[in-house]
Amino acid sequence: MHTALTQADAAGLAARRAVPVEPLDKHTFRNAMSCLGAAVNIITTDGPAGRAGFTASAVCSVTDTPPTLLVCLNRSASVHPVFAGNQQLCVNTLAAGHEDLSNLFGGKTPMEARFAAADWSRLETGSPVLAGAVVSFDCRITQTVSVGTHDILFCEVVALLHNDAGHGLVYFDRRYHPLTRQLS
Ligand SMILES: NC(=O)c1ccc[n+]([C@@H]2O[C@H](COP(=O)([O-])OP(=O)(O)OC[C@H]3O[C@@H](n4cnc5c(N)ncnc54)[C@H](O)[C@@H]3O)[C@@H](O)[C@H]2O)c1
Ligand SMILES: Cc1cc2c(cc1C)N(C[C@H](O)[C@H](O)[C@H](O)COP(=O)(O)O)c1[nH]c(=O)[nH]c(=O)c1N2
Repeated sequence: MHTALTQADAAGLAARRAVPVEPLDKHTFRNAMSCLGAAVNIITTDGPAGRAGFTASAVCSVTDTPPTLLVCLNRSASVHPVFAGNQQLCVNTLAAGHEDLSNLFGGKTPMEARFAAADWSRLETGSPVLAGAVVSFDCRITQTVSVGTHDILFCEVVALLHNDAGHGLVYFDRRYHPLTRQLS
């Protein structure tokens, strides 16, 4: 049912919109962002610039034509020059049970130790594909846009690997939460 706004309601809304919004400090922003549950992914690359991987929750679908997703990567991360050099990557969406691996790729651990903790294969680009990931998107980076501290990597998907058996994993309220898949 639609309710018509009275003139007084409309005036009240306009008045509320007119209240100036204080600039948010990053602590307040991060606290608010901690309420947005998100899938956790290990983003990997391999190529002329070397092999690297990091944990990312800032990943989302952009368009299905051409199939494109985006990944936000902090330019101050040690892995940044490797991704910029290779221009290809694999988004490995983590399953329940991958919590320790996520922390390993999200910390200051040397790259060899990160990759030694799991099994990997390859698809088209040669970027490492994580065994047991819920899904892996093998991609070429088609565009990079810098916003603030991060680069937004637009990635066109060239190959996929599904794992229909794995349960999911989300990061919410600064903790990992398993997601149960209904298995038939
Ligand atoms: N987008 C990101 O770069 C991002 C996302 C999640 C976590 N992290 C990093 O992981 C560590 C632990 O994070 P946490 O979630 O436990 O606590 P936190 O308080 O650092 O972050 C809370 C939320 O804020 C957002 N966020 C954090 N750092 C950000 C950044 N530099 N730029 C944009 N958004 C950011 C994310 O959504 C995160 O879940 C921190 O070092 C954090 O910087 C980075
Ligand atoms: C759950 C979770 C989620 C994210 C991260 C961490 C964790 C634990 N990190 C941080 C990122 O993984 C970390 O900075 C990298 O490992 C790079 O670190 P090095 O500079 O290589 O040690 C991260 N960084 C980033 O640039 N974009 C992102 O979306 C995320 N998301």
